[in-house]
Formats: sequence, structure tokens, C-alpha cells
Amino acid sequence: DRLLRQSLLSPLTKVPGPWYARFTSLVLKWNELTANRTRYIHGLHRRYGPAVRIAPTELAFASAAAVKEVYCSGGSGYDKTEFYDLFTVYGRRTMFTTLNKGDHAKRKRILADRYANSNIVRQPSLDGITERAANFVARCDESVTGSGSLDIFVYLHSYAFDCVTHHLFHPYGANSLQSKQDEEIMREVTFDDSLQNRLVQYYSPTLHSLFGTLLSAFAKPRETPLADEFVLETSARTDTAAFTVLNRLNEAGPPADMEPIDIAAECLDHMAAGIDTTGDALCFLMWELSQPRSLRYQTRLREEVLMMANPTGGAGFDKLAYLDAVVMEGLRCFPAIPMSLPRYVPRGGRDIDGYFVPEGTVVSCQAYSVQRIDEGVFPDPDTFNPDRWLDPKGDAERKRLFFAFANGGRGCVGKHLALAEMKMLLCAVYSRFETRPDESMAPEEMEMSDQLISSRPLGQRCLLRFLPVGCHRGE
Ligand code: HEM
Repeated sequence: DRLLRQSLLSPLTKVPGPWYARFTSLVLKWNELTANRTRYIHGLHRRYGPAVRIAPTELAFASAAAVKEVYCSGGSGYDKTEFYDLFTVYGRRTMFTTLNKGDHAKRKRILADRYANSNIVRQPSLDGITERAANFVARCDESVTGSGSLDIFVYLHSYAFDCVTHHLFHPYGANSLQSKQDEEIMREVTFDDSLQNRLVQYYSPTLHSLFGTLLSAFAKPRETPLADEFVLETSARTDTAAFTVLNRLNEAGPPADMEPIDIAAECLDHMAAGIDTTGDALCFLMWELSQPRSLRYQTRLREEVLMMANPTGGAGFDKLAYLDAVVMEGLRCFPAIPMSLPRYVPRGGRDIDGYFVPEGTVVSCQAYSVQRIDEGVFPDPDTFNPDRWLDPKGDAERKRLFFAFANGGRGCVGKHLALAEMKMLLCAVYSRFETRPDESMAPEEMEMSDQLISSRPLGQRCLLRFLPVGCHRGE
């Protein structure tokens, strides 16, 4: 009876969607288990428009109005759902996993300044990124004289790992581009295969606690002992550089109710948030730039970078318009977190994009759809074309629909760090090399495979060839 009432009388019946979504969430769950949620929901948006009912009590939106309401109203938007419990670390909640506004604001007040752009593009912080980009280029050089290709999927994750731990822990950051031991930690986090197990844990905790051991025989639990140990040990340091996140957490210390295990949890969370995201975003982007169809963009990028007297020194990258366009278009087409960011509609219900939605309904937007559903703003939306970002006309509309870092008070705190890492690496690579895909790569290997919230290349490898360019200034 309750089900029938919910299906037929709920105000949600006004929202378009497939007939079965009124009665069951099974189709949605099946797509999640098979790592296909993002594309499934995108297909529904294409068919039914920017507001879709995807399950009896769940809606997906893909418009600027919905982004503003769900993620920005009242500063940080609606509260997060228990989906985020899946990300708790050492049994603690962090800035990312706090569900309500108050707890979140307390943590954010402590941390925000270390991620401000002014802290990122300052010398001691930036020098670390420059050095790590040079370490990546050394790997590219080796591939030229060695096997002929480089697996950038692996080494971009190394780069992101080294950069984020530099920002968290300098001088105790990881050096996985040069040390095999540190590379093992990165591999453990990057090649994690716990999707199905963690979804069962979320949807059916009882089943999971009864059959957890059995389940792990075919669907692995998430286990990252090397990363856990690295962070537990390193976050106990009290002498990290002034620009680091750990320095700020130590300053905040007990008065902010942060015990050592909370500090470790916060650090582990930022480390995890900074590896796959930046690594995969760069990987998808460099793969695309290497395709014959995109070589003209690669050439234009190189020309701009080589105009700088010193492409990899200081914060010069911050002023390059074409580099910015390339990165924005990369994050638009291949957002590292393309998936729904679920929130609860607050007490009393809300109007979202023209629909009244009762309290307690789960609502979300996914970057993949927000950034391509409106063809008036993004014509030919499935085509990678950095030039679209250079047209002053439509700039405000494009930015309103840019959702790769989410939006509002709970948007990505590491955004400026991620952008600096991406831009520095692209300057370092494309001032020296032309890149091409390795012939052994099949295009399917670079298809998007959804994980819990982020998405990675299906084949978990990306081989590129690096061809040195002759006229490198400053050499
Ligand atoms: C291209 C790279 C990156 C992308 C696309 C990205 C994207 C995002 C998105 C979409 C969110 C919102 C998630 C949600 O609401 O569920 C988020 C949150 C967050 N990101 Fe990133 N991120 C990137 C890099 C980084 C880096 C390098 C860090 C480094 C510390 C970081 C740390 C965080 C943290 C701590 C949060 C939680 C913020 C909060 O709840 O207040 N991210 N990121």
C-alpha cells in the first residue's frame, strides 16, 4: 500500500522518467554494480530532459538552476546522504564525510586557508609541484630511450600522489616517481577493486555483516594497509613546513576537538581525494590531446607554453589562456568525478527547477550530464574542443554549467592545488614532447569505468609515446 501510494500519489510522479523508476531502484542499482551509473543516468537525461526520476525516492537533475539550489542554497546546499558513510576512514568523519552543515563548517574553517590559491602559487608550495613535474618528465625521457612508451595511467597517479602528500606533509611527502617503495603505496590505492563489495555494504549492511567474509572471496573489500600506515606515521609529525595542511591541523590541535586519529583521518582523506582525481583527469586529457583529431590543439598549446621564457618556473602557467581552455575542456569532457553527488531535500520540501520535491527525497546532479546536456551552451557536446572556452560570448553560461569540482561550500577544497598540478605538468610535458597514443592501445581501454564516486579508464593503463620537440627554449 505504501509503495503504491508512493508510486502513484507522490508529487514525484510529475517528474519524467522510465516507468519502472516509480516502483523500484533495482535497475539503477544494477547499473551501479556494473560500473555504469553515470552513463545510465546520462541516457535518461537525454531521453527525458534535465529532471529525471531515477528511483522511487531519488531524482537526478542537470541544470544550472538545480546546481544552484541543491549545492549552493544557504552557502553549502543540502545535507549529504549516508552514501558518504562509505568513505569514513579510521572510523572517523572528515570534512568530506560530515553530513550536516554545522560539523562541516567547523572543519572547513580550520582547513580552507591552506588550499587558497594564494597559498598554492607561493614559492615553497609551488617548488614542490615543479620538482615533481620534472620527475615525471624524467620518466618520459627514459621512455624515449627505453621501451618507447610510458604508462601514464600509473605515473600520473604517482605524480598526483607525490604532489598531494607534498602539500599535506612536506618535507615528508611521498616520492613515488623515484622510489619503488612509495610506488607500491600509490599502486595499492590506484588499483583498488572494491566497488561491488562496498556497494553491498551500503545497500545491505546486514547482508554484508553476515556474508562479508564469503563476499570478499569474489568481491574484494577495500584494504589499503600501506597507505594507512604511511599516513598514520607521517601525520604524527609535528615539524612539517608552514604551508602544509598538517601544520595547520597541528596548530588547530585539541581545542578544535581533533585527536591524533582525526588528524590522520583528515590527511588520509585528502590524500585519497587528490590521487585518482588529478591522476585520471590528466590521463584522460593527455590521451585525448594525443589523438590525431586533437593534434592541432596540442600544437597550439605547445606554441603558447613555449612563448614563456621559463615554462616550468614560477606561476607563469596561471596566465596562459589556451592552457586554461585546454584544462577546462578536459575537465568538462572527462570530469574525474562524473557521478551524482547525493543530497537530502531539507525539511518542508523545496522547489527544484520547477518541481516541488518533498523532504527526504535524494537529489543529485552529475558533472558528466551538467556539462554536456545543454547544447545551446556547449554545442556538439561530446566533442573535445578547447577553443569553445575562448569565446567571450557565453562565458558566464559555460561557467555556470561547469561542475567538475562541484559547487558551493562543499565543492572541492583542493581545486586550486589540482589546477596548479595539471597546468604545471602540461607545461612541463608539452614544452618538450609531442605525444601520440601507443599502437597497442585499444580505444575501449580508455572508456569510463565508474567506481564509487569517481571514474577511471576501463583498462587501467594508458600507453603514450613521447616524441622530443627540437626547439625547446632555454636549453
Ligand atoms: C582534478 C582533480 C579533482 C577533481 C575533479 C575534484 C572534484 C571534487 C568534487 C566533485 C568534490 C565534491 C564531492 C562531493 O560533494 O561528494 C570534491 C571534494 C573534495 N575534494 Fe576534490 N577534486 C580534485 C582534486 C582534489 C585534490 C588535489 C584534493 C586535495 C586535497 C581534493 C580534496 C577534496 C576534499 C577534501 C573534498 C571535500 C570537500 C568538502 O566536503 O568540503 N580534491 N572534489
